[in-house]
Amino acid sequence: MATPLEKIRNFSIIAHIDHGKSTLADRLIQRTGGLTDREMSAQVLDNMDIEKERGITIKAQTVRLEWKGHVLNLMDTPGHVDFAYEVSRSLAACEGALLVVDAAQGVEAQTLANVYQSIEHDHEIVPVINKIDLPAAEPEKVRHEIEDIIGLDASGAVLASAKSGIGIDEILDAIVERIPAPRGDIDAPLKAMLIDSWYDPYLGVVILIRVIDGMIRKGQQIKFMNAGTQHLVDRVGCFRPKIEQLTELGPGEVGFITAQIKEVSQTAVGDTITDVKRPAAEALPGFKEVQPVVFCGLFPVDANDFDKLRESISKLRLNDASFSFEMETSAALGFGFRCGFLGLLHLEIIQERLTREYDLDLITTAPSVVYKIHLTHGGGEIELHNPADMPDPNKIEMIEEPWIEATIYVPDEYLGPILKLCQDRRGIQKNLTYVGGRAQLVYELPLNEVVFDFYDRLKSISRGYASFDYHQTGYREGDLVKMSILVNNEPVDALSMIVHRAAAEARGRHMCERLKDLIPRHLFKIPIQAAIGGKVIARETIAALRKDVTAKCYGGDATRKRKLLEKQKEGKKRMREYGSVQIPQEAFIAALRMGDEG
Ligand SMILES: Nc1nc2c(ncn2[C@@H]2O[C@H](COP(=O)(O)OP(=O)(O)OP(=O)(O)O)[C@@H](O)[C@H]2O)c(=O)[nH]1
Repeated sequence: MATPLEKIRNFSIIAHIDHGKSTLADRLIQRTGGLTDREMSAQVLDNMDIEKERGITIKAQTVRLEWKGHVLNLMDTPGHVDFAYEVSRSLAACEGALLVVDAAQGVEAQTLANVYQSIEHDHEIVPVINKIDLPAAEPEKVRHEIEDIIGLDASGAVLASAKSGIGIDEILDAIVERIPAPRGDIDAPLKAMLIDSWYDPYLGVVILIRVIDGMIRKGQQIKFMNAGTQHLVDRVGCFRPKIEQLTELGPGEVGFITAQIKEVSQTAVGDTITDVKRPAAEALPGFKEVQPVVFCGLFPVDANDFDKLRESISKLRLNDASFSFEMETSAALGFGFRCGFLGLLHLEIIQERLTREYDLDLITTAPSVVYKIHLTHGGGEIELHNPADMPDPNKIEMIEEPWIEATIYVPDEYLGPILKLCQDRRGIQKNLTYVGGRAQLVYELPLNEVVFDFYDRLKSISRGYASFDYHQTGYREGDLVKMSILVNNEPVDALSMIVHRAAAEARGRHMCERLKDLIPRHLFKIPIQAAIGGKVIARETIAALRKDVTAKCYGGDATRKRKLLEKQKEGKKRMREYGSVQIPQEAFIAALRMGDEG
């Protein structure tokens, strides 16, 4: 039996990272009887190891709670800018949201971005001021911040401590009383939104849906309107958070289906599911295909691990359709894969999972964004994902690069260095406003200046206080060049990168200096150069290790000494000719990290 509309409440929790979203979610589950104390001991919603360790939520999950005769569907949303589209779909499946703000930290940029999204979805927002147990908590100040900065009435904000269990019943009551019931037509053709999907080894691909109109049942023939594919529903159910099978889901309900689907790539978030025999007239609005924005090469340190890497990447991809990969070969690194990610955090997560879960030693090449290259003589436009594939400069008419609009939120005292950072990264200031001792900065920045280490720099400059959120705004022409790094006169393609001409020299110098420290001395002299085309823009030399062969000659026989030295010189020459430089693996990663620049 489907739940009557007026008994359903669908809500999400919006919060800045670390403000307590997962803790609160667990507490709500515990209070409504979903789990025993023992089961509670592990945080339930963040179910991947890495999520737990980093304390961030990656995949959206949903839990059905029962409270005073109502069914409350809690949608957990990812907490990082890289996963903004998933957040937007989860929000589209709700009528309201809990806005969790840390009573000691106050409102942060991420909170703002998500709140505005939530407001755009016409959500009823219930502010929750969390962590009131902390000695540094200032609930009244935070209440004013919510009103001043976000413009929400916070007089009814619930004061809570997810950790100590304060305010939990009030939050549940507020959800029932203040968040509206969903609307929908049970007699209309089926229309359901695909919110999320993941691969389960026993069930196959599990699809999380929100039914808008009509009913979905086991045995029903369904169609994905954007993908154009058809499937047979073989299970319908919900999570409490343990899996529970149901016979059907009706309008306003949130739950899962399985339909013997093998790969998540067939189930795009935001797609509309309808009935094959009686289809809906049109798909739901807002569907967007997510595209990777950051690319890099992943190579096994040990060439024998290539097959293992291929297998592991394929397995990860089963569960994450937003990441892409194709084979790549590099003169320096051998066989590997060119991979695409939603952002740097996404890249780090995949890299870490490969290292940890699959026990692989990897080399990551310089992350790159996607450039649009316009070729001369009507050669058309190509998309460049890999600096190694850059066409000859005289075949290039112009290059366009992606730009973003970033919102940075920072306490006053760190504003100066942050303005400088943005300026150094070719940023264009759009807005600067002050609210209660904090600055809200809006900057336009080229994405390629952000992907390296912008976020890390921002955090270190502001001692962790700055927060950052961005979205892509489009492509603009840029004076960009490919900078190659030559070690012992051989280009190391894994280290080549596309940079703005004005920044090339500084970056090249920095890279050479770093490599000089990172590459151990050899028996011969090693030049390290940064070059644009044939022009060297920076150079360092690693001095040769001089094995003192004459030390063995005790006597003062000068001729013998000279002979030996000459022999040694010859040996060196041969080495320079045949031998190649051993670059330690750490050097690749360390050289790419621009961290302690400037
Ligand atoms: N003192 C105190 N600490 C809390 C409270 N709620 C959460 N915390 C702690 O704050 C930290 C972050 O909490 P999480 O629930 O993981 O934060 P989150 O918002 O889910 O973080 P993301 O998953 O990254 O979005 C954890 O160390 C929690 O134990 C609270 O009410 N009081």
